[in-house]
Amino acid sequence: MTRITSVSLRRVLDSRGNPTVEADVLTESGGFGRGAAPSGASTGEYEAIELPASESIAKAREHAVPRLEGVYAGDQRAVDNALRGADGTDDFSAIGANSAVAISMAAAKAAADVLGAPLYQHLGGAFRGENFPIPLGNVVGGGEHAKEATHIQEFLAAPVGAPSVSEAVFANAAVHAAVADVLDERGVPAAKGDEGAWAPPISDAEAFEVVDEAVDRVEEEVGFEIRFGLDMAAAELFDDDAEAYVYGDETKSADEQIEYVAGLVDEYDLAYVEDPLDENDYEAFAELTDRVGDRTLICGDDLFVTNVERLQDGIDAGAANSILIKPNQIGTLSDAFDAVELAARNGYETVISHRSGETEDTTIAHLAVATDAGYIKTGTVGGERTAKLNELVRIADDAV
Ligand SMILES: C=C(OP(=O)(O)O)C(=O)O
Ligand SMILES: [Mg+2]
Repeated sequence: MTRITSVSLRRVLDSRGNPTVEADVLTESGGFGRGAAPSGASTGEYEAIELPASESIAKAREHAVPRLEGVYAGDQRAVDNALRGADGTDDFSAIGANSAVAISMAAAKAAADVLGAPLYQHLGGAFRGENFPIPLGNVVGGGEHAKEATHIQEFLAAPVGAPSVSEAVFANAAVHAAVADVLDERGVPAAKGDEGAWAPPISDAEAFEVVDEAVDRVEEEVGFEIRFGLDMAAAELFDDDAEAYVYGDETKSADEQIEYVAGLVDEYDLAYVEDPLDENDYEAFAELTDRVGDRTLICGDDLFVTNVERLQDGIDAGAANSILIKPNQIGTLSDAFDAVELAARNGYETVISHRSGETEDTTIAHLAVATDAGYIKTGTVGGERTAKLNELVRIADDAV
């Protein structure tokens, strides 16, 4: 029933206005699925390779599509093995991880369509759909997502005490609005960055004050605990030649960076710190995790790139206590699932994530529910971000 009869690929716009790959998968009984690849800006050195959309589409049409016809969409591993076989490299550099992930997600949706089940249930089983991830909402940002703003890439609201996913989603939107008020009161103008977060021209120190104040105001209003966290995207701050983290005119050694982050965790009671250190420094990650991992999540994004081998190295070293899962970093849903399972077996929390360049695709909302992830990072406002947040609200309302 779920045998694939056709795979079509096209170029569509992503949220930055760049071309990305969209895939449609059809099955012999009329099942239909559509998936679109997101795209990063602060990409990790060890991510699977994204090719220019046109090139990726041409290569996938030539090498992958013929292999996929006849494969059962309901057998996700068979689909993803066919993609790996068609590519023949470790990093999808032959057909592009963008076509691979778009097809992998489209096939899953086509299978769910045939089965008449929501995607999260097809991927996660009959008992999923009761637990929901806490959404991490980007409210202030800079780094590679907005020039002339903060050095730290993302300040993330974390509504850890929300009684429901819907209340959590609305709390993050309220923090985003409260940040605008606080900035306005301080006379700071702010545009938005790639993910819809405010991108004010202020120091990191002032951004901490602004977010702290905005979170306090909303916490008082909603009556449940809201904390906040960071994506420091420190690999982007790290200068290999200087062997130091560069914050404008200031630099910090690895030891100073560890000290700085540990201090921030305590001062602001941070719930979450992603990529606080360079992607090649497992040792420093381990040291920081040892110091503050009992009271906050230290998450590896560029460090692990959703890759089981890199995650295993991290587990062996005691580096981080959580992993960011971005399916396009590794190329297929099966690979992303493997990373989630390895993390879960070793007590690492999982955080399913969007990219800074996104589309209306909602797969990651389903993936988070299907894998029982503790957190999802998918922005706060903006259509490509609310697409995922609203899908979570619909899943909770049994309306998908
Ligand atoms: C979402 C992120 O940004 P990008 O997609 O640019 O890697 C991130 O670094 O976590
Ligand atoms: Mg990151």
